[in-house]
Amino acid sequence: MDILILVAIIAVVAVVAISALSITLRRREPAPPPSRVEEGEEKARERAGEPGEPQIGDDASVGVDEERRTIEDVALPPAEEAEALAEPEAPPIEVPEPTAGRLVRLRARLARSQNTLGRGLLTLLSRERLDDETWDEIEDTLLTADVGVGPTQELVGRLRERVRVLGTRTPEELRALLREELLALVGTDLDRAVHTEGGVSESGEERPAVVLVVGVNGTGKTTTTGKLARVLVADGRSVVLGAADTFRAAAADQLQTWGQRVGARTVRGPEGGDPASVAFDAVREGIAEGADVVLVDTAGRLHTKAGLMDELGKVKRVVEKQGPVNEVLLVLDATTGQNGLVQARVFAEVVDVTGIALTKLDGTAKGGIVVAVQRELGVPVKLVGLGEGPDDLAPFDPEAFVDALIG
Ligand SMILES: Nc1nc2c(ncn2[C@@H]2O[C@H](COP(=O)(O)OP(=O)(O)OP(=O)(O)O)[C@@H](O)[C@H]2O)c(=O)[nH]1
Repeated sequence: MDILILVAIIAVVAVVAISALSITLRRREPAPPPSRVEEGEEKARERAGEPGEPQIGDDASVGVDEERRTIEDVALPPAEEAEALAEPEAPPIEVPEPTAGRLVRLRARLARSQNTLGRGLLTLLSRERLDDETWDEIEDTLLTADVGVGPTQELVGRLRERVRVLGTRTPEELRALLREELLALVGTDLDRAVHTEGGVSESGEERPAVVLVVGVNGTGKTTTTGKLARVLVADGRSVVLGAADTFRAAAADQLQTWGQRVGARTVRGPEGGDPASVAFDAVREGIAEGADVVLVDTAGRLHTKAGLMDELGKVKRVVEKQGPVNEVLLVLDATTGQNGLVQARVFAEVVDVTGIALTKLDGTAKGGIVVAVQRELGVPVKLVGLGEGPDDLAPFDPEAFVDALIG
């Protein structure tokens, strides 16, 4: 019996010891991760405003017991304001280079491409004996540079005569002689100003000057219109551009980009639309804005002369309903040589060309085209393009041009 009581006591003590040990061990074990349900309960408590652990994205400046705003509570800006905010920033307006002395600045570029003409002539003239063969070579050099047959014969005739009369001929004398004769051929007394002075209408309203830019596509017409806008803006004039070349949508985009760069508005119409109506709208816009000059870029498809005549004639007539056209600038590509002269003739028959813008003179040794085209049309070269840069358009200056020719 005593033994039984002893065994029972030992058993009770063992049970108590084991359960005490297991409680101690359980206390040391880490707490199991909360179940999804428990997590949800925690967030619900937070949303209900109960204090909890700080969360990512919480605003430290907002007290935990302050009322939280939901997306519905946040007032959105009005639609126009939101649109304005979303609009990309307008590109900064550029300040074009001043036009004064541009041809002098670009002289090196012109001289580089015209070397063959000037150097060739001077080398030939400096020969020991100026015989018929040498004079023929001088003639060939001038013809190769696109001076044209008539002006070449004139120049050679005069040079021959003066060299004969002069007798002695030092390199300086020959250079001066050639310069004088080339200058006479290019012409120093022609009106080379691009007419951009507006006027006053019969009703006493100020009206802008209107310049039509015409020429075959690819000659640099749009580029020249854009560059001319920069020249005018550089001189403190306000400009409206008319993208009447509706034949090619990219031409209007191109013109608009030129305009945006100097803060000039571009009036454009639908692709394939009526060029005359765009030109009319551009002039109307120019009058309304009180602009100084409206430059109208036209299309120059040469499918048929009659078609071109219809289109350009209509553009001019329609524009003239609001006032005179002050200048019709024909853009010619100097690198196309005689082909350019044929184009020039066609355009001159269609509209009264009043000035020529000769482009790409930087890329050709055929500067003689200046002489040929003036002779052909009886119209002065007023502007020359000397590169693809935005300010590579210069007012034509005969002296700087001839100096560049003979180096
Ligand atoms: N090197 C050089 N390139 C020029 C000059 N003028 C224009 N160009 C380039 O000639 C190309 C044709 O110019 P555009 O102005 O597009 O010719 P476009 O006559 O208006 O032709 P469309 O837009 O098709 O009507 C462009 O790559 C111009 O950068 C210049 O004086 N020198």
